[in-house]
Amino acid sequence: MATRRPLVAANWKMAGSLQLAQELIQKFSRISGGSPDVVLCPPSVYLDNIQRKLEAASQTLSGCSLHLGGQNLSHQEFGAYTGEISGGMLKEFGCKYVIIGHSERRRMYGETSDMVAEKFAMAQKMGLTPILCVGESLAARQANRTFEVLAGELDAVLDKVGIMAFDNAVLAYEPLWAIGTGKSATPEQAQEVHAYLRQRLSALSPYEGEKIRILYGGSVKPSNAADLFTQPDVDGGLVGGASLNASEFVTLCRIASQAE
Ligand SMILES: O=C[C@H](O)COP(=O)(O)O
Repeated sequence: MATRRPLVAANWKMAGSLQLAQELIQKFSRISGGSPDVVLCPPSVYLDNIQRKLEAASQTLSGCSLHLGGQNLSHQEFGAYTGEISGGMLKEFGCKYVIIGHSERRRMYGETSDMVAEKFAMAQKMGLTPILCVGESLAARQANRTFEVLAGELDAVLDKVGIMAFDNAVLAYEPLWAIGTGKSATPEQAQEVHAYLRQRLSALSPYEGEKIRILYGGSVKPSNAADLFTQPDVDGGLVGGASLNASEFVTLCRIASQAE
């Protein structure tokens, strides 16, 4: 995995609980022998409470690199946008990362690639590290359009912010057909796409291409994580369902750490 430090992000989506946060913190407190970078992305209403829990446990968590992330942010800085949450607010409540362009946002909430690019720029302006999600549908894969779709989603952001902005970003490959289906991409399929994404960035800047962490997301679980995380261009995971089980998620983090 070159010299990139693995990262495992938990996307709770509209699930999870404060009880789950407490269980996770307790389990991470017992970890010894190194951990990957871990990012918890709970629903935003939980951020304040979880930030306090993390602060209270900071001494016992000293062996872990545990961070908070948002699941989404507004492309605007502030103002009359009912229901939206700004990057500044996420930052104020302890977030270091924010997920951008998740397929559920693109598909169910009409987020276009242009809007995703604006959100990416806004996240960085607010001091957050974007975790930019890209992924193809099953129809696109079956029509041999996987790379075309991924290039379109990636280039929309590159065109707005430029390659140097990827110095402070994480990329996540999430094939839509693998999300929440229990059917993960094979390690070979994931590696093929990750290598493609890295090459596309490397063509603009070899340094940024080599440096950026590319996560795989889509039905990651303890039984398939080792095979996925040991692929040369897979630098960890963006985990949905399995992040809602504290034991499974901590196991995934341990596997990522061993894959380094
Ligand atoms: O953000 C996470 C992904 O959508 C993957 O979700 P999943 O692990 O439940 O398939």
